[in-house]
Amino acid sequence: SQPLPIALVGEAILKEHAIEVRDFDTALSQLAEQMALSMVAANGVGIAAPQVHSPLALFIMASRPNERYPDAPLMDPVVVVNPQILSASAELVSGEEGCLSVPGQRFSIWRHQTIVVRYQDLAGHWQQTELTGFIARIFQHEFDHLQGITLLERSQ
Ligand SMILES: O=C(CSC(=O)[C@H](Cc1ccccc1)CC(F)(F)F)c1ccccc1
Ligand SMILES: [Zn+2]
Repeated sequence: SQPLPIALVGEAILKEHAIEVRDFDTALSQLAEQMALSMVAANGVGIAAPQVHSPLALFIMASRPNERYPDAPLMDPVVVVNPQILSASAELVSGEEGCLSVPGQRFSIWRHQTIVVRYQDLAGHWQQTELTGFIARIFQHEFDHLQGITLLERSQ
């Protein structure tokens, strides 16, 4: 199957608040699969449903070592549904981010170093975990997308 077209900043879908997922059905799994394929095709480390024109509260994160974050962990893609950030460290850290919806640009963004998060997996089972460093950064970036926030509203 082909990668999905990626919404570019300025498209209305990227400004909307995502809708809570209620049906953990095969359509949801197929969307997640298509998102992962699109993320890999675009060489990204994350992607949120609104970026592929779906209004659902769903994203994928897939940290890997890269030139900006050489010590980032290599992890299998994680599908995150109906995410919540339960707590966030007072400590902030500035780092470089890109966005598939703002191609070719890099922004220096402040993020919480550590966050405690809760989300459902594709089976609807609740997960709760603490994230830190680059993975926490990706989670916060994708979580922003589900609130209709892009890097342009965050860059310092
Ligand atoms: O692969 C990218 C391209 S941008 C990217 O992967 C976004 C995710 C992201 C990159 C860097 C920090 C946080 C999130 C994907 C988006 F826009 F769909 F969310 C990359 C950029 C900077 C550092 C490491 C990797
Ligand atoms: Zn983005």
